[in-house]
Amino acid sequence: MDLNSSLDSPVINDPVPSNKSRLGMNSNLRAYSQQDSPLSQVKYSLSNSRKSMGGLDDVRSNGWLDAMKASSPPRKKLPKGSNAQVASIDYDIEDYYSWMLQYPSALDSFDKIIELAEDKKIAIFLDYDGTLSPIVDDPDCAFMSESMRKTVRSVAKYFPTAIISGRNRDKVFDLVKLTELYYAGSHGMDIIGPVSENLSKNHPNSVKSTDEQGKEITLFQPASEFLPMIDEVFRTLIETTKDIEGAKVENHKFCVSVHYRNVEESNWITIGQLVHDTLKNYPRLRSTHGRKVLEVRPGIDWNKGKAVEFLLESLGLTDRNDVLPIYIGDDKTDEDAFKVLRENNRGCGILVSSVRKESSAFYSLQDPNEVMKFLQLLVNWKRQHEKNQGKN
Ligand SMILES: O=P(O)(O)OC[C@H]1O[C@H](O[C@H]2O[C@H](CO)[C@@H](O)[C@H](O)[C@H]2O)[C@H](O)[C@@H](O)[C@@H]1O
Repeated sequence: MDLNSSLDSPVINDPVPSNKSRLGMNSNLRAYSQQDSPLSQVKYSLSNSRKSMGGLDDVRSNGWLDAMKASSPPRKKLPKGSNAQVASIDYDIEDYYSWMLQYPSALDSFDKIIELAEDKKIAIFLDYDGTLSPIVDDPDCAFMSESMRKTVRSVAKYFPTAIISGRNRDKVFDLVKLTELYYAGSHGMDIIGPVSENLSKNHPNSVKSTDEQGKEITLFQPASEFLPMIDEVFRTLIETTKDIEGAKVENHKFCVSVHYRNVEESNWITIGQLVHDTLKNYPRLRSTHGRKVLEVRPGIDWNKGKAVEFLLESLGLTDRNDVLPIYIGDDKTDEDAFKVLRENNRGCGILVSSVRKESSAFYSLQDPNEVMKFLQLLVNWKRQHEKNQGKN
């Protein structure tokens, strides 16, 4: 959700005229220079930020605070035997089931999904946090289980598979540890995908390279010129939030995450205001909401939906009606990918949620456990399908 503009539109158009980036690539982004650096002007501290806020009214009146409160339901363990790992404290089962009429379970609807996939090539796109790993208090401890890893490995054996995460690409690779996948970090602003000749025509900033295994890959970083700016914002926010107990700032290379999951609720408004005030000095950046996290990112027209399109193109799977892309994600930022797949019924979006949420996805799954079950069904179906084809 874009906090600076419409709540539903996370994309803002960069008002800055066209230019060439530092890498000599075409870009709609003005090259960032240290002269632009507002760091010297940003001398925040918790106390002067409070003073300058005129009573923290910005964040309250522009809807940030409400959005921060709504960004992730409180968690509690469900009784033993329940399928869901986490749920809202106000878990209203009736309300949840009525919501599921609109977003049916992808497990219950598996046969329907497979019908759609008949004679089509499936491509799988997976978010990481809250989809492959459960949401936990410490982002450094968001590990995926061995059984999930094994499942994702089998998925990648049968279908082209990519992880698209808000995290830094290297961090998400360290957590997933599977070389058979493609990875997009920083909400799709840092992609490693397959090599494709057509890509360089449509995306001049894609670069051919080799990975650590010596495999040829395409590297695409549409916001590379923002690196110094993002690093500066990271350092600023580390400094300004240092006195807020529980606040955590992560550098995800092309974006910065400011976590408030472990911060007293009375201090959320201060966190929101500090991010808001920092952004005032960086008009070319924007912010989005995740689950108890505020994210600062380049204000370019690029998101997880565009990353899906880019990867489909690099896989040679674009503009074809014999392809079924499936995207599974739990967060607001995954909505961009759901929207892309919903357009002209191009594919199938599956929202991971155990509470009512408005979404552009078609189906739902409650939690990472159900995600794993769904992926296993898909693998088993494919194995069986191949066996049957071998017999004929
Ligand atoms: O796109 P994703 O892969 O879903 O990444 C989105 C954010 O995920 C992480 O934060 C979230 O998960 C944490 C661990 O469970 C949790 O503590 C936090 O409250 C969640 O917001 C990651 O740390 C963020 O930087 C990502 O942007």
